[in-house]
Amino acid sequence: ATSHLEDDAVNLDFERRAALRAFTIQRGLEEAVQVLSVINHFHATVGDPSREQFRAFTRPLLERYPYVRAFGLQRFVSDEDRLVFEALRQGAVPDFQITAFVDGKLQRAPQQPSYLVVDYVEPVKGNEAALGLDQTGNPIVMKTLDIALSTGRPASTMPMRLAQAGPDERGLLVLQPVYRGGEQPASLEERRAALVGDTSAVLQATELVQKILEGAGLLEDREIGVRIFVGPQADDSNLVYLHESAPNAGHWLDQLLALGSLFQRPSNTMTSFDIAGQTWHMEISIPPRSVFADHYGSLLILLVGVIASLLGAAYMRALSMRSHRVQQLVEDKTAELRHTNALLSDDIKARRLAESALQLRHQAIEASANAILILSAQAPEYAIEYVNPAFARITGYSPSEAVGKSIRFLEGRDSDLEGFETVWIAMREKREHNVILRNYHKDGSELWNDFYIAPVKDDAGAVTHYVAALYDITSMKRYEAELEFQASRDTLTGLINRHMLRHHLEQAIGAAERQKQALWVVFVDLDRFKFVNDTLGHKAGDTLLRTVAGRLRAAVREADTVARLGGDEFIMILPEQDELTLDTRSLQRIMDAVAAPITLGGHTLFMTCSVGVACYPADGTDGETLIKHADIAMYRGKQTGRNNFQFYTPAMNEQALERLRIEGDLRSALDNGEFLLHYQPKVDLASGEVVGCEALIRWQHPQLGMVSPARFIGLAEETGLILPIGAWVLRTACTQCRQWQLAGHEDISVSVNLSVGQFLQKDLVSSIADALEDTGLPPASLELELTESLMMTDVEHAIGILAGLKELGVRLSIDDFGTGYSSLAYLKRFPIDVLKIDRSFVRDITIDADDAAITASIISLARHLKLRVIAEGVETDEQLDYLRHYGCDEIQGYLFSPPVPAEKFEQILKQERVSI
Ligand SMILES: Nc1nc2c(ncn2[C@@H]2O[C@@H]3COP(=O)(O)O[C@H]4[C@@H](O)[C@H](n5cnc6c(=O)[nH]c(N)nc65)O[C@@H]4COP(=O)(O)O[C@H]3[C@H]2O)c(=O)[nH]1
Repeated sequence: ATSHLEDDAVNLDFERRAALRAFTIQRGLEEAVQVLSVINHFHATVGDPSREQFRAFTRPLLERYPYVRAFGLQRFVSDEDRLVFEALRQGAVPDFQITAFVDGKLQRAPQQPSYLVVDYVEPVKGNEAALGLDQTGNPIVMKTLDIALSTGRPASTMPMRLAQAGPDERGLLVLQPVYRGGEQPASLEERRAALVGDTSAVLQATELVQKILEGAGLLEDREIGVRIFVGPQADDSNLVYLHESAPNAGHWLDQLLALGSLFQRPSNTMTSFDIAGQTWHMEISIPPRSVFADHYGSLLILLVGVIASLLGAAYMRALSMRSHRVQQLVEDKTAELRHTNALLSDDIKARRLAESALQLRHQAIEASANAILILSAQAPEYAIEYVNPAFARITGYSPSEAVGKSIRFLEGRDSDLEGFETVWIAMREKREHNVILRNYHKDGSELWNDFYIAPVKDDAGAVTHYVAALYDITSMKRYEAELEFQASRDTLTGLINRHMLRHHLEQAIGAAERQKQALWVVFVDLDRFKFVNDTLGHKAGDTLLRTVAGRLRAAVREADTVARLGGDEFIMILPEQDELTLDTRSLQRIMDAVAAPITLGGHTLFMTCSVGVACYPADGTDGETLIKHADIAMYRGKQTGRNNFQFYTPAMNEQALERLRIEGDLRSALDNGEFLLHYQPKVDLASGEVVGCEALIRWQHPQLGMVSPARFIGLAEETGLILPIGAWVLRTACTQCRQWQLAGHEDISVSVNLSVGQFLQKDLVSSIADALEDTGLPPASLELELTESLMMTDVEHAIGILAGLKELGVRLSIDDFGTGYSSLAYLKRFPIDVLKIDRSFVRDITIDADDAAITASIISLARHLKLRVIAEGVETDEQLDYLRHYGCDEIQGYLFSPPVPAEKFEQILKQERVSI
């Protein structure tokens, strides 16, 4: 603001000085023009004054206005008047002639219609050259005159070279027309008509301005420069005045800083004005001034301001730096605090996590289903410090009862002390350990547990505690024991099984060996058990086995072992005891126990058993051998009529071996064609004729000779070989019988035994049908003998099969009738044709009233059921008589003929009648 004020003041000063000069010059020029007007007016008033008058009038004016070089009077002179005119004027001016200024030289004006001639000029001195000068050749003058004529006012020429001046001088001519009669006409035409000449003022422009300024005392101010141009433009060709300003020295500071130029202010001004129709341009200038010259105040303020600002800035900076430092400090502290806070919060979090983890672990321990104990490593006897709730639940002891005590308080009378000792050793050696212990519940019951113990160390690695986990495995142990029991027991009878028998036997043999005592292995096999099983069903069979098992167990001493091998086979181990030597009475006791009547499903059974005995060490020193030999002895017993006991002898072994060999040979006997059939005749008692025969198999063994079916049929059934053998028998018998029929014995029939295996085979009916068809034997000529027990196994099934066979047209008979448990109700339902009284009844009919009664009953029953009845095994005439007496239809037996080869039988057939 100060600078602006200063600028304004400087500008104002400059403008004032410029305006003063412009005004002064303008006024001076106007005065000059006015003077011309005065002269022009004088001319009009006087009416063409004389040269003297003109001189007298202009002299004081020239003195007063020294910048006017000359006043003149120019008049038009026609060419006609030229000479007169020149002559007249030569009166006053001897050499006067009308001249022209051409190329800077005066010369006599060439002839032309009229001339504008400078008639008077004052002062003459110095302007002589102008006298007589014709201006019509000067277009500037003529043009200016025309302007003056047009405007009716004085008009100025542009600066031009004057005839009376040097070549470098330039002057202005101000013209004012002079009219005839003196008065200025109103219109231009009138003015042109009345124009006779003009008055003029010759102005030396440079001088004029110089003098005007000098007069006003304005040239003393050398600082101001003035340039004046006359003409339409302010260019150098029109320059009429030049006043240079004195150059400024420049402030030292400007020079130093070279800043002055930057602070230059406006230094010139151009003013234009009209003087006598000519434009004057006046340029007032002032040289560039130091900014410092005019701006001390503002510079001072600036300086002070800058210093103050710098100081202020420095202060602010100091403040700001301080505040920045403080802020930095605060930020550092805050960050530090934050970090500390974060650490703290991490710490707190970690602590909380640790606490909650600890809490969780504590809760987990508390909630654990297994007992967990913490024992002190320092306290005597490793006293308990903590037990979880599961401990109380599992052991029955509350925490208060347990804490402070040694874990030994869980031990009982027969705890596994060795196991406990291992725990103690592990704790002494500061290591973990796992053992299964048998402890005791508070209520005295067994507490089996899987016990884990591990040392707990402090930060320094020293063992301070032990943590123990006690898993209750009592129920598992019980289950194991049960499983063990079950695994070792026969599920049906509860006796130990075959697997455990071996174990017991090994132990018994070991004990016997140690004590040098004897040992019996007794093999018990029930007689006809299969029959009971087949006829009364498996349930009844099971009950029978359980009953027998209980009786066997009861029949021997506590120390003896009774095991079931499977089926109806039992093994008993009877070790010799100090006070009691082994004797056969114990065997009899066993047999008697089995023989006691058994009531089963309404039936009273009289079971017997076959017993075989092998002695340790005589018959074997290992369990397997002893059992095998006892089995052989038992088998021998069975062969010798059942219901007896047999001690093993090496000879039995031979027989058993033979049996094994038979079994091997049996497999190839059929292929080798070693079988053959014998036929035993059946005689009709009424007619005394042979009506048929029973086909009985024989085995012609290459080494053993003729082997009885009693020795291999059972074996064939066991091995399944009975099926191909049976099929062979059937076909051979049918073929043979058909041959006899074709040979003339049309009525002869043949009966064939059917084994259980054959009876149960699915295609039995079709295979028999095929055999009949293939051999051509009429079905009615074939009789199938089935055992009673075979049919009673599954009655409904049997009835179905029998019906199928019956449809073929074959005859059916029940063999061995009376030995089993046939129910009369079933008998009625069976589609049978013949009952065959078993040999055992026939044998004793003459000596055993019971057998005789049974036989008589069977005959009566058959009659009642409209069945034929045949008695087998008839050996004596008494037997024959008895049978005949009671009405038996047919007989078969040695009395008439044993089974004989086919050829022999054919011979018998040829006999007309039999002698019975
Ligand atoms: N003591 C005595 N015995 C007499 C008398 N008359 C006949 N025998 C014998 O009594 C048995 C009658 O046959 P079984 O009771 O069906 O008993 C037969 C039968 O069950 C079976 N058997 C024989 N051949 C076959 C067969 O081809 N198939 C089947 N499945 N079993 C057969 O073998 C058993 C024994 O047959 P074998 O040794 O031939 O014995 C025959 C026969 O030789 C006599 O007056 N007194």
